[in-house]
Amino acid sequence: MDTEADTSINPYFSVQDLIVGYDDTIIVNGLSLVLQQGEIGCFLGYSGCGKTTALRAIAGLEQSRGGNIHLSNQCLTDITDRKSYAVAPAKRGMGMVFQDYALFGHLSVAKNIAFGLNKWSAADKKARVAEMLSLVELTEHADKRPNELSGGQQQRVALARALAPKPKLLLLDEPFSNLDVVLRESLAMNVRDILKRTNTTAILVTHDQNEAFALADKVGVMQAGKLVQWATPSELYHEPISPFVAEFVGEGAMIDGIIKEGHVETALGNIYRRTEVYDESGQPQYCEYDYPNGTLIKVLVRPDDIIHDDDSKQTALVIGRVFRGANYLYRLQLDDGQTVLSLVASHHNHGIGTRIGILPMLEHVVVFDEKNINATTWSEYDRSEEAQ
Ligand SMILES: Nc1ncnc2c1ncn2[C@@H]1O[C@H](COP(=O)(O)OP(=O)(O)OP(=O)(O)O)[C@@H](O)[C@H]1O
Repeated sequence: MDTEADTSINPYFSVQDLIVGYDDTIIVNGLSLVLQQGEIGCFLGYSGCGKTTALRAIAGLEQSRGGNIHLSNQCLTDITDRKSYAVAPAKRGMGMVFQDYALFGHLSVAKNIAFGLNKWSAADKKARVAEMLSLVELTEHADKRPNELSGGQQQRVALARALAPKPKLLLLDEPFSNLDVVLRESLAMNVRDILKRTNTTAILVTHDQNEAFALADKVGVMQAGKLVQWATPSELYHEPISPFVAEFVGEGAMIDGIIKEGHVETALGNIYRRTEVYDESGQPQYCEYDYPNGTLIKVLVRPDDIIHDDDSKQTALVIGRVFRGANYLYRLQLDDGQTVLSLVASHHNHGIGTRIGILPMLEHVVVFDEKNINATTWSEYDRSEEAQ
């Protein structure tokens, strides 16, 4: 087996073309990803898209039908037409944290954390439990039973228990979904901090985009058993590769456009394809979109692309709004009936039915051709230059 891989070439963790199914149905269909040591990845997608199945296959709890998985220079799964190799789940060096915490109710917090340390000496075990209790800030709760703790505290015990044996990879399956929304985001940030401090490589499964963005370095949007894009949260938000990713990640609207002489005409104005090349005076340079005249285009407009400006001649009708504390999210109707969203500081209080001035910032928008549904992102031109 491939146990002598070169770490300078091979990533710490890799999954290639993973296929998993139940009976006649393929659930995970050619999933590939890499993580470097200490990176946190995430599978994000609608219910039933195969996130948990993928995670369970990585843990070895589901049999794979194809593909390979490597972790820390060890081959864990390698399935082809000619061979079938799989390391048993308990020998994979992985820890798991589940939605329902799965703590032992009859054991104290400290004993729960010590559970996976059977082979450690008594002194090492005691020291490791104390270290884990301190890491998750539960030292004063060491002797309590899980049912004497809050949901967030119980999940921190589950995390400490999973981290105690120093797993090579930590798998987290919807770990916050039993907690209320406010606690979820703060615990997600807290967990990220703990994983970073311990340089733990981890994969999280969630359907909650805020959770994915708060915790992960790389997020994979899953659709029908495939990872359609594996990228940083910022890349997913600003440079989604398809309308599905664009609509799944973050808020926004798709408006119609048409190609005219290399630029896109829309109800918000013309969009020129910007490059990351600047002239001597610091002005950005532009190039043409690679579509023939008349190509129908969809343009992704995020709420932060539409700036409210009382002095602007361009106006839109307020047809809805949601109070978000610091901001209002306005739903605005353009003159041709299309709608866009705009985030506006909440001291600008405009009622439904009024018109407000808008300034579209279309420098960095992503455009999709309607037929092939391929994205052209604002920085793509520059990337292709680099690749040459
Ligand atoms: N043991 C099983 N036997 C047969 N089908 C299964 C089994 N487990 C899951 N499935 C099916 O596989 C598909 C993917 O399930 P999976 O749990 O991986 O999705 P998910 O993306 O994690 O969804 P959720 O967010 O709802 O947990 C679903 O259609 C589900 O019904």
